[in-house]
Amino acid sequence: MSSTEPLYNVQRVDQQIKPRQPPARPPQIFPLLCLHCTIMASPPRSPGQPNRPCSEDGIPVVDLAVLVNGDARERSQAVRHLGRACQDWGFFMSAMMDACKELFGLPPEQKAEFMDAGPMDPVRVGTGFNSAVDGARYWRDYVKMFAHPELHCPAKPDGLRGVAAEYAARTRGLLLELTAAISESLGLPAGRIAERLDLGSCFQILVGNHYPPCAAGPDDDDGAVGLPAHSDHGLLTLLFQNGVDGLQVKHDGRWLLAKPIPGSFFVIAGDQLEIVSNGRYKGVLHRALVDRAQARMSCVSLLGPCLDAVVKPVPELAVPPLGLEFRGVKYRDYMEHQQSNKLNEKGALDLVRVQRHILTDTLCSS
Ligand SMILES: O=C(O)CCC(=O)C(=O)O
Ligand SMILES: [Fe+2]
Repeated sequence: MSSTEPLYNVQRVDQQIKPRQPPARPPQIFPLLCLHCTIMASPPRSPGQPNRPCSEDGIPVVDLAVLVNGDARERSQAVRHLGRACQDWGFFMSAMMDACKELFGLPPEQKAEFMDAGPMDPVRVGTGFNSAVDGARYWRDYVKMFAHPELHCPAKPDGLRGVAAEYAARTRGLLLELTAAISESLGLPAGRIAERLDLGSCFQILVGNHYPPCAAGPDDDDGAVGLPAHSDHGLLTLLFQNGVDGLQVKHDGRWLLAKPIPGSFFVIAGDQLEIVSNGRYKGVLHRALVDRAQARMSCVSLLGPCLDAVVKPVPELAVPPLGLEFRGVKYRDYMEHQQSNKLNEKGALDLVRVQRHILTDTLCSS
């Protein structure tokens, strides 16, 4: 199979369905928290103290609180700092995407050992979401690599391991900084979420996604979808795209386009953030559409709790009359459940919601 003919199990969808019609209205740009790469949460500052653009070691610092709550002048200053901060990340982002692209173009025999892997195997190459349960329904090739505590990676292409190691380390640092900032934004000490989820032994996974062009898309009846609506199983996800539209986010009941911005990451809140924040922050429902003419690619770096951590809401956030919104669940069990079943929006999270009382012995431990 050549690089222009990647492996995917839905090749025939475009021959079965009508050509795609132009969308009825122009897509909306979704103002999701979109962070240029080297965003760092600054240490807490006292009122009146100016926003500091650099930490002592020279790493550019952007105060999330200013981005979210600052006045127009403060926000535009923070955005300028973000722009400066992102410069050398661009290199690692495109190197990561290029390495994934090369992997998708390898002959099947060089990927065969990873193609029968199960959801909890450390390296997995496949099509759709989980072709064992979803059939040939989704127009997507993917590679998933467990990246922390240990990096697992196919031996080919040659450069992949080095790029993935660097990329994983950098994005992990950023994700941990974001977690500290989010903890503070909840009124908690910066380290509270990390402590609760044992992030000293955090889990991290890298995913490369490739969506070949498809003649018929979601605007058609039965059109192809890259990845259906879901929230991510982890705590936080960083995602960047190759410039082809396709990522959509559900907001106020409507699907909004998360327009790719060169050199930028989208930050997507995952299910474990919803649990640990006791529902204050919601796991974001998102999906990937395909393009009729161009191949779309995305690279994902997902941070999760320690696999053996039992994730429960931080008690300080479970105040009456609300109380606890979620039962405790071991992250490993949650992830395995979500990855082994058909993607069903936020169905996995619903299983651990206290109100629903749909609890399984295997999934929940209080
Ligand atoms: O390709 C995209 O934009 C979305 C990918 C995604 O949601 C995922 O890998 O979990
Ligand atoms: Fe996702």
